[in-house]
Amino acid sequence: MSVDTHKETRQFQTEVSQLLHLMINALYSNKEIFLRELISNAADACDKLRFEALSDDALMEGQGELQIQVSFDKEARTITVRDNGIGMNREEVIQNIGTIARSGTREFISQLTGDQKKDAHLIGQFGVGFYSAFIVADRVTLTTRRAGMTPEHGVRWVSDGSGEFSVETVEKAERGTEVVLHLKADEDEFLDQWRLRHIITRYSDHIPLPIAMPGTDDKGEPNGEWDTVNRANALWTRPRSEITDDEYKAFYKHVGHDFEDPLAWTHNRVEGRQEYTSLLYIPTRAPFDLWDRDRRHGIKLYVQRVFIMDDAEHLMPTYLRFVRGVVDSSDLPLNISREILQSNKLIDGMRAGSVKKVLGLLEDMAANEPEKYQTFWDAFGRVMKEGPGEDYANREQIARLLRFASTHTGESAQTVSLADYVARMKEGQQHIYYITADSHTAALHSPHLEVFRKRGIEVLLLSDRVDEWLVSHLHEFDGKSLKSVAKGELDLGDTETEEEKQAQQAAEEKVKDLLPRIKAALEERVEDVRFSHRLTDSPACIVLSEHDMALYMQQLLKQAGQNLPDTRPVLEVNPAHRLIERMGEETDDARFADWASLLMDQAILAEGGQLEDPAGFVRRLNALITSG
Ligand SMILES: Nc1ncnc2c1ncn2[C@@H]1O[C@H](COP(=O)(O)OP(=O)(O)OP(=O)(O)O)[C@@H](O)[C@H]1O
Repeated sequence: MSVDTHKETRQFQTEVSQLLHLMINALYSNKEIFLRELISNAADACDKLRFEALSDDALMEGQGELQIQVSFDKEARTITVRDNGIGMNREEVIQNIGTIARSGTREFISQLTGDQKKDAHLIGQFGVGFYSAFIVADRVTLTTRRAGMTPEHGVRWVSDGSGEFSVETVEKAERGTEVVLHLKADEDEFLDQWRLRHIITRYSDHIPLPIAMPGTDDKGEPNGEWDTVNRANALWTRPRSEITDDEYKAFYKHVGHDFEDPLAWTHNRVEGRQEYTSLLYIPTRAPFDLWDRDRRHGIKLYVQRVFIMDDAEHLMPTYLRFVRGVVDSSDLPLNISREILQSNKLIDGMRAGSVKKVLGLLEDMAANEPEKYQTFWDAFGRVMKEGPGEDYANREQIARLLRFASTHTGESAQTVSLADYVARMKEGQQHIYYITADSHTAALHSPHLEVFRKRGIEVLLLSDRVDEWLVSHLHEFDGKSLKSVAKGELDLGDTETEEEKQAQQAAEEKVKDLLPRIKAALEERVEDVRFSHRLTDSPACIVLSEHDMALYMQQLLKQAGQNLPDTRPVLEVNPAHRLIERMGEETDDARFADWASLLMDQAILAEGGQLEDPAGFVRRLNALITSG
């Protein structure tokens, strides 16, 4: 078979060029991480080979010992990282190195500012990977051959990182990948045995494969052998007591493709009916693509220390998709496929166990390190809110972990737990009250809260998109039902005093003829018009029935093209309000109809809804203002 050896020069995808430029700038003060990133890729490549070789032994090409080698050449001013892992063919090189396929990349780049500090954080979230080589190198040569292909199918990729790369087909005797960094003029510090060793032990000690450097004799001369520099055993197989925090953190950066330290971790060996080890991490920050449904999940599955797959989504439910780490099973067969994973009792058991561990870790953090928990909640709270809907079995435990904004603080920060709320409930109060709105301000200023303010009853302010979904699945906590203040009849339990009841009755008596008139004027726009017990300052508000979706959500779904049945709300009016009293005095039917329309429209606006006839609203408003 003839081999296409031609050399071609290609442009980097625009995003790669931009990212490279900004990354080199942002990470300059932390440049030694390039080695960690290249070793991390080499280790992944070896893992993949070991897995593929399970079903095709020939891929090992008779050379089974997987190893990563790091060497340098003072004269040529190069550093070389070599692995005998899976390697890449020509197409894969072009696909993987030179393009960034992850969706959301463009948006991500637009957030980068050019400010070193800020960008370093952001780029950390993105995962710097192979391109970090260009922090210290002005030319990178990658030569690779995919396991199982013949030597003439090697590929060489060369780039100076400025916008172009070349690819050609070359001869490569050994399978795997060799990356040669031609160092920039002022990076000679890395051409040093001890410096490189130090970086490897600092960042890559936990890599479960040997990372070797050329050995030296007593005089420091090369002795032709390779010395293993790292511990080279899988971190998660070691007893907890023997692992330092720094080791845990370093390992996280490898499995989590993250740049920052994790927030917390839990490491467990499970024995008994099922045997497995899990090491699970909570990141400190949300990755840039947390909301991308197709994004990679973070759990790597191993079977008896052999890597089986990345992105084992069956091991973690979607609402915990931010968790990173490894699960290593002793019971699963090595030849497990994705299909088997989908309906496997062992997998289900490991998943249930891992979820418990993560929830337990979060519960401990919430109890003992509330500030840290707040950091977690601010990053991942909105994802956790998917929990009660997705994970019925654990919904009570998840409910304890939820945090909300509330009228107790009035702030938008979500700091109030349901337990805090229950502890502050008024005497006679039977429900946990909440309001949903499309922004915190809209929730905080909703007319529905007026009576609650007056009575000093706390209301949870829910303004995340996911909140409507959350409350449709979470109906109670600690024996108290959750109740929207904007839906259904108002039930304030026994918190209304006799005096208040009498005052309300008196006000209603004064304008009692008004209800049928307003209802007639609004015709089919309303289900009913009734007097309100909720309002003190506003003249009217919209009340939906228990099962209706909030107006702003209805709007959102309609905009997204969904066909929703028209719901007719109830209009509640405040009998004690001056505007209502004035309406009672209005004798002109046309003007009364305008008043009624205005009342309805402003109630819809206050609810975050949109008017069907905004111009009509403005016209009527102006007419009434100018009529004195
Ligand atoms: N030594 C290697 N052997 C085989 N394939 C490699 C090697 N290095 C990189 N690759 C391929 O190139 C891809 C891109 O690598 P890169 O380091 O940029 O990103 P990544 O490892 O996928 O993720 P991250 O950016 O989070 O590190 C890898 O996913 C892998 O497919």
